[in-house]
Amino acid sequence: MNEAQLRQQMVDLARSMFERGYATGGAGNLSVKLPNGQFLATPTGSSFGRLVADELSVVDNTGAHISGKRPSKEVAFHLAIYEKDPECNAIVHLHSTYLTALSCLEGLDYSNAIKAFTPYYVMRIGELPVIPYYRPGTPEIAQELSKLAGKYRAFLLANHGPIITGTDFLDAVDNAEELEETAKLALLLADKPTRYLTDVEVEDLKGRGK
Ligand SMILES: O=C(O)[C@@H](O)C(=O)COP(=O)(O)O
Ligand SMILES: [Zn+2]
Repeated sequence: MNEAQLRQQMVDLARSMFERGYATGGAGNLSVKLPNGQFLATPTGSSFGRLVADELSVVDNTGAHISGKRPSKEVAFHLAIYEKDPECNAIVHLHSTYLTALSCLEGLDYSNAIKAFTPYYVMRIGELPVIPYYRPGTPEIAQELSKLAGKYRAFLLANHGPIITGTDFLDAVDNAEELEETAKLALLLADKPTRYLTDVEVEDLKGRGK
């Protein structure tokens, strides 16, 4: 896709997520890698429901603001992921209800917040590491992500929300929707006896695509 098509895709998919309740107010941010190696991102404070293609922010790999409105205050963590994960070409950050609720629980397993109980979670996401709470926009978030990027497809910011990657923007959005649904199921199952997938079943699913 060329830049104009990526701009329109970001506007269209952001609006779709907003209208279906994955994003509210000015929460969340998106980015996608452009053909010229720069990055398209949502402007800081922007609503997913009201993005304007020509106003989207462009930054280079150092975070320098190239064009458009001032970029998300968290563009640094997007760039930290792109730097370490060559397969990542798009990133979705949300404050979606169930993943944000999960991020606020005491006693989370920070190595993996959701133990696999459905095949699609394994095929699309695999594991969900948790990053300790830091104030949104602080450099520590990017520093922590830099250690994990390339090894995981998604991350959970404690008391904040998820960050989901994709090989393209459609993949990142599909992964985000699958992960939010998995978090909803995990919370529904929280106090019930649950049959988790065995290690053998999980290994059998890995590398089989979606
Ligand atoms: O929680 C926050 O404020 C940020 O993590 C966020 O989601 C929105 O920040 P901007 O992208 O700068 O609007
Ligand atoms: Zn946020």
